[in-house]
Amino acid sequence: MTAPETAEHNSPPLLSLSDVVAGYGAGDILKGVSLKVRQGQVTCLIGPNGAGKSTVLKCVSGLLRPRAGSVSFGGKDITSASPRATLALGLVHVPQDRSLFPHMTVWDNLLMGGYSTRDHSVIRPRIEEAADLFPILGQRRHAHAGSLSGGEQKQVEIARTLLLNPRLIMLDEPSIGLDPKSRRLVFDAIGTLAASGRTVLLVEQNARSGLAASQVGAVLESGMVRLVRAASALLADPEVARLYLGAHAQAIEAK
Ligand SMILES: Nc1ncnc2c1ncn2[C@@H]1O[C@H](COP(=O)(O)OP(=O)(O)OP(=O)(O)O)[C@@H](O)[C@H]1O
Repeated sequence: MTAPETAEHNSPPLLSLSDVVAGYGAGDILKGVSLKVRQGQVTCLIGPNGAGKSTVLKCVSGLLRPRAGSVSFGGKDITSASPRATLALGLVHVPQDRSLFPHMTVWDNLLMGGYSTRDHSVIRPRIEEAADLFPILGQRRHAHAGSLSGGEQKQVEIARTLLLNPRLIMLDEPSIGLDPKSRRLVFDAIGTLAASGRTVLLVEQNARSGLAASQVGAVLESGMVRLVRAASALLADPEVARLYLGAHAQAIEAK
């Protein structure tokens, strides 16, 4: 497993990182990350704690500027683009921390998702699409977001991205800190996005569940993407299981 292996796909990548180097202080966290995310697929980035998975997402959304290398999205160079510019291109980043307004209702939180959209005529069909795909929006419409379980809140956060009609949804560890029931809600929501043809870049510590919800898996280690393969192939690979999906991880996920 020394050289990166590449999953074979015909479609051109929607997102492409080439030799991205990035960090926060003196040292580099990403030491030449290359990764392609294809249209209509869920790609899951796994790797040990502190490998830099969240840092990859920050480099894509413009929260952190790469020191070297390039990022392109839909054929456009976004290496130095601001978060506002990447958002305008349809790139939505759902951070690890909860981002709903807890004292607002679920429905008002949903509407906030369309706040930056200038053309108001497109909002209604997007609300209808989100409510069709995520029944929780209707069922808990009047509830304060803060009264929902962690998994339900993540579902609303994920559903809310649809108000921006995103071309790429990046989810940073959406299942972190959640109980098994809530985790299932989160992976159901990712399944819903996948079934509706959305393109997702998912970062997950629950590697088995993340890969099971994805078509493509990528392993980030020591600042580089070491392996890219069909997610099912990664799940079936005994060496990958030993290194990245070990008994410890399995025990945590089974809880
Ligand atoms: N804002 C920051 N300032 C300084 N160092 C940071 C900052 N954010 C992250 N780091 C460091 O960069 C490294 C990579 O962090 P990152 O969050 O990208 O890893 P990760 O693979 O997502 O880890 P985890 O799975 O634990 O969330 C870590 O050592 C972390 O402490």
